[in-house]
Amino acid sequence: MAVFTQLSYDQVAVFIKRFDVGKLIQIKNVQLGTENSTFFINTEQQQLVLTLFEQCEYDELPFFIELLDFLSLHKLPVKGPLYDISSIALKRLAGRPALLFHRLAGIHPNKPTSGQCSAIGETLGKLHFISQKYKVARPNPRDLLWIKAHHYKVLEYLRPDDKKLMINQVYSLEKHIGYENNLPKGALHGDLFRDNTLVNGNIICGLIDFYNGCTGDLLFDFAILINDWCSDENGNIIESRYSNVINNYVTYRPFTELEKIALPYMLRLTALRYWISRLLVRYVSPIANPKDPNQYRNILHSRCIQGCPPIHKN
Ligand SMILES: Nc1ncnc2c1ncn2[C@@H]1O[C@H](COP(=O)(O)OP(=O)(O)OP(=O)(O)O)[C@@H](O)[C@H]1O
Ligand SMILES: N[C@@H](CCO)C(=O)O
Repeated sequence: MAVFTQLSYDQVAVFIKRFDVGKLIQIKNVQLGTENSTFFINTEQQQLVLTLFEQCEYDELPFFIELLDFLSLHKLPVKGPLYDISSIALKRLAGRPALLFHRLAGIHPNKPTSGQCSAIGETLGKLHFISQKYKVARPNPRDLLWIKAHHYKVLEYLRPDDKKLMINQVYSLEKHIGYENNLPKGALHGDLFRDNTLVNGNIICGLIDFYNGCTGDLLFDFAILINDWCSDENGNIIESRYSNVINNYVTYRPFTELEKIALPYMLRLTALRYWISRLLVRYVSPIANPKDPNQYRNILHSRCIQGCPPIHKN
């Protein structure tokens, strides 16, 4: 379920009147997603997606809209929202901030093929090459500072061995990544999971859901992608997927020497970030649909035991 706020036909019909999209035909609640309310909207002329923001406040959204428009302008597979007849994109509907998008083609690559791994590596490499020029800043809201501040809230829900793993990793990451570093920076997607990607064969049709977007370490974004796209059911890295992603990524944005050293730690940091955020949703503030926290506990455990495979290209 990913509709937290229900909408009537009339509410949507009035809302889209200010957009040049034709008359409303049908509204369908979207089941996927965990944080926002999403609707597929068909009009006489177009297939659209309406997003009501359940967790972001109105003032936070201009950063995401500008980032989407910037990436779209630079020919990344990203589409900004529709603007109404007064050139306004960001609206309110049912008391929530709301945006309207074109519905993109494609499906989520649940079991990505080698071609799809190559394509997403290439796409993120290009995105990070461009995003280093992005001027507006939004500090990463889920960085090591956030981890340090929030891990205390979930420790009581963990088994003793998991508690030890979490505490040890926070200390280790403070030592190896730290709160300030010289890793390359730019704008990030911040949540580039397979379910935020639409593909058609080996073509990336769209990257969606930029609402964790921010500026910070590019390697943070890369590590999120590797952990989601390239892990098996036990959390271990699937080496063929990993090498396809990385080889194509570094073609467009080669790693610095510091990034090569930091990658195994960044894989742990981002695994810890999702372990904690999922535990918070499950036990502390259930404001979204929970996903399995243990999936990220397993990924973290595996990265601690196995590290990550070497980088052959660059
Ligand atoms: N522009 C789009 N074109 C096609 N499908 C879309 C589009 N935007 C959203 N969707 C579909 O709606 C689903 C939910 O959207 P979205 O990812 O924005 O929700 P969310 O609640 O923010 O998700 P998450 O759990 O990743 O935070 C997506 O997984 C996708 O299937
Ligand atoms: N991608 C997140 C949910 C949305 O932030 C997760 O898998 O926990």
